[in-house]
Amino acid sequence: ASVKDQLFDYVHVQRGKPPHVKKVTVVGVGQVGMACAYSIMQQGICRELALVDVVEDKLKGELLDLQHGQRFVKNIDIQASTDYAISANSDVCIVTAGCRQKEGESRRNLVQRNVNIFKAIIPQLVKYSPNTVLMIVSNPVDILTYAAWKISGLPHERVIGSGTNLDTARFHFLISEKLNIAPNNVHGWIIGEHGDASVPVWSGVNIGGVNLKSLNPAMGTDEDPEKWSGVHEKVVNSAYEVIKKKGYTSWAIGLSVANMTQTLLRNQKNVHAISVLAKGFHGIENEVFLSLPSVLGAEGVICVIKQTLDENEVKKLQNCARTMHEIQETLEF
Ligand SMILES: NC(=O)c1ccc[n+]([C@@H]2O[C@H](COP(=O)([O-])OP(=O)(O)OC[C@H]3O[C@@H](n4cnc5c(N)ncnc54)[C@H](O)[C@@H]3O)[C@@H](O)[C@H]2O)c1
Ligand SMILES: O=C1N[C@](c2ccsc2)(c2cccc(Nc3ccc(F)cc3)n2)CC(O)=C1Sc1ccccc1Cl
Repeated sequence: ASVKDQLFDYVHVQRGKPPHVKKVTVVGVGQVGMACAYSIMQQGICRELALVDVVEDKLKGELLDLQHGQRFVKNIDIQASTDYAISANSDVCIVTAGCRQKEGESRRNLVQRNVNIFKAIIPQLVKYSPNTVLMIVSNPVDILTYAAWKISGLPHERVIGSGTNLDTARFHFLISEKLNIAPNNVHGWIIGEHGDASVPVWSGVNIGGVNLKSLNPAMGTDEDPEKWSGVHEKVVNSAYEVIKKKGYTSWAIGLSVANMTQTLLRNQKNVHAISVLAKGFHGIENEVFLSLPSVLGAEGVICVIKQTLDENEVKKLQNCARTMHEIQETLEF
């Protein structure tokens, strides 16, 4: 079989190229939503930007503050409303709305509260933009991406979650610091569940095509004298460190969402670590969303990269799938 056939599992073959004005909607103008909006505006990624939230004053304030900066960026038309009509004909709808975990609240309870919020948001987005790609950022992102897929009725290739895109970006940054090279020259993927239970694929980490595990076969194991597994531990710990020091995270997730949005709007076919329907990959049998390296285009997921994982990585990934399924089984949609 050709390299192309060995490399890709096609999810959806694109037909033609969608030509029209590029429009993005951001739902939730909190710390994350506004970091996404600002990054998208700064990078001239779309011609129209719509903001939606339930808190009118915040929405109006953020709109004015962005509009006042318009003369410094590429031409963009920004609108905001609590009425979803403002989001009509969006190519991408980014959902950062949600409620934060209350003191002592169980993750399951938080999930159900956010699923209830999604029951109000998702149908409105699809009503006004039936051809949109939904990008879910709200946490727990993998479960809420599944919820968005179920509630929206959209084909699964058009419902993605930011997944381990931020985890992978932090992973690249930390390795780049260790090796004193620029982060975008570090290649390697964190897959599976976003957050504490993510799965670093050490066998794939390479710089300039040199596979680091071939230089240090113990990499990622407890026997590794250089303790490379500490890099993944730091990916998780740095999230808690940021929260402890500033109370929320915004800039990195905003930049990572803008980067994915650009790939979608420009049909760039870049590979991103995003939360996709993982059923059928690596022995996963349930309908769960987990992050796998995926090729993105204007109509969502084009294909998933068929990584070769070692048995430990497959076991961790299947554990993520089991956790997702167990939580999903308890939810009311
Ligand atoms: N996936 C990731 O890597 C990642 C990283 C950081 C944060 N997050 C998640 O992003 C989410 C947002 O984080 P934040 O710090 O911006 O929170 P935030 O509380 O600052 O903002 C949430 C916003 O959602 C709005 N909202 C609530 N209910 C709504 C509804 N029904 N319709 C529309 N808007 C509604 C609120 O008014 C608020 O403006 C959280 O779930 C957080 O865990 C995910
Ligand atoms: O950088 C973050 N900040 C958050 C955050 C932002 C505002 S309040 C908390 C964070 C930080 C630390 C833990 C944590 N856990 C969590 C788990 C399930 C949820 F539904 C919500 C939050 N979330 C949200 C989040 O997903 C991230 S990335 C992240 C988190 C944990 C481990 C590794 C990574 Cl790469």
